[in-house]
Amino acid sequence: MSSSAIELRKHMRDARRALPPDTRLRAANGVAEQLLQLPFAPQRGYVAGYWAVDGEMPLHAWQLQLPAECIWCLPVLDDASGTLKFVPWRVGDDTAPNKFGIPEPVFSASALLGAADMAFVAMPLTAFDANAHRIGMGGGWYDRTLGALSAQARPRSVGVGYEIQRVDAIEPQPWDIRCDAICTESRSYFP
Ligand SMILES: Nc1nc2c(c(=O)[nH]1)N(C=O)[C@@H](CNc1ccc(C(=O)N[C@@H](CCC(=O)O)C(=O)O)cc1)CN2
Ligand SMILES: Nc1ncnc2c1ncn2[C@@H]1O[C@H](COP(=O)(O)OP(=O)(O)OP(=O)(O)O)[C@@H](O)[C@H]1O
Repeated sequence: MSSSAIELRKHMRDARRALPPDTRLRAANGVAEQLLQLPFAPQRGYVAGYWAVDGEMPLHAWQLQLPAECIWCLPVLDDASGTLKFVPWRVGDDTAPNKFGIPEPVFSASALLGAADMAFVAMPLTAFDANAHRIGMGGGWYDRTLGALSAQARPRSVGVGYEIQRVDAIEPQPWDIRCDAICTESRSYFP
């Protein structure tokens, strides 16, 4: 990854962390509306969110407004494969921090789901562009996870962030999986 991408990540992480709480809460409501209005908004099945940390866009407003037939899941790191697995999680269920300090559901092996089981995956981002290119934290977790599936087996994947995280252009990398959309507090972007 080029030094400019590293700088961009750092800059955007600082910027989103600096947002005041009221802005963050209003944005969470706005992004929920955008996600619910997507032409391919999930109606049923497993929906993968994330536990917002480090100033990431919170998903609680969306989670609460999803159709009752949707089952909320959170990502868990599978170090053996270098990919994400997913586990259903309800408010009040136990969590434990992963190696990055991000809360994950406490699960038994039988609860583990793969990306192909998901109907929809919401991915945090550090920066994006209007053509729906996204960069994340730099671990490549979402790219490896979705890249392991054929295009037909892949769930809908949507990047989620704040308008302030938009840049003019992101140079797509060969391994990048194009998002089906990027949603912010005020609009949605499509490839
Ligand atoms: N909320 C959330 N959950 C997520 C992700 C994410 O970006 N956000 N991920 C998206 O891929 C996966 C975890 N991937 C990650 C990749 C890199 C870093 C990272 O560089 N963190 C540090 C270093 C922390 C440490 O090593 O102790 C950092 O903040 O600089 C964190 C998570 C799965 N779950
Ligand atoms: N499909 C893949 N196969 C093998 N390696 C991959 C794949 N996707 C990503 N990687 C590796 O992961 C590294 C990080 O990728 P990248 O910088 O695109 O991450 P990111 O999109 O910012 O992070 P994330 O997906 O975790 O949010 C790359 O340098 C690459 O080596």
